[in-house]
Amino acid sequence: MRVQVVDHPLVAHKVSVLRDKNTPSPVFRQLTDELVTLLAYEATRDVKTVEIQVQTPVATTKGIAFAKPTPLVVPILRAGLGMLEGMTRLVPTAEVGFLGMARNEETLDIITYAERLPADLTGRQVFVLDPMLATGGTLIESIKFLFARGAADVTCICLIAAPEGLARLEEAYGDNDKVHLILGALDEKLDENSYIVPGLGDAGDRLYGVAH
Ligand SMILES: O=P(O)(O)OC[C@H]1O[C@H](OP(=O)(O)OP(=O)(O)O)[C@H](O)[C@@H]1O
Ligand SMILES: O=c1cc[nH]c(=O)[nH]1
Ligand SMILES: [Mg+2]
Repeated sequence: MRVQVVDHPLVAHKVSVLRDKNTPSPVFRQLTDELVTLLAYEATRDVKTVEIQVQTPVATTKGIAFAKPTPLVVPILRAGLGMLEGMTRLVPTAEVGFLGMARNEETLDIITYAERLPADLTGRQVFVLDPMLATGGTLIESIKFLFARGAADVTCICLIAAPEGLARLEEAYGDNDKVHLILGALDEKLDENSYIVPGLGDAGDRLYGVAH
């Protein structure tokens, strides 16, 4: 498993503003969108491409296009939805599948309440979007799901991760070179409610308000 914490002042600045409890939802959504585009730059470094010929007004030259089958982007509902547009803006030919997962805040069990994905993901590069990697339960469940459908590789983009969740992913996928994690920040720890410290609170609530 390849893990990259993107070390860049533009990322660190946007994460700082997201963390601020006084940042209102509209600004939070805007910053989430901007952050994804910065992290996607690293996440798509190994996206499969093919060489094409491009006719400029002056000459013919070599260019690239995304290879087929086209990448699949999978936001994990609800909070991952806030990252979708930023990602598809950069990879406009990507297809989008959806996984709805929620953490039971008492047991920390993961409930998969929605799934809308192609039945066969053989050979597909998949990009999973979820702002928070806390205990790692949600991400492990998603990756398992995608490999069971035949995904070629899975790259997860998260804004903030906890060391405890990262350790669980290392345990599950440390030897797997088809799993990549791109993180905006690696925080200190989880608190007694398995929230990331210092974190930013509940990403879904901050994006969309309390709806459950
Ligand atoms: O690493 P874990 O311990 O599994 O926690 C992380 C998950 O928790 C949050 O979702 P949540 O369950 O709050 O659902 P929501 O997006 O609907 O708010 C977050 O967006 C992740 O999906
Ligand atoms: O800190 C956390 C942990 C889980 N889910 C969140 O949205 N935030
Ligand atoms: Mg939530």
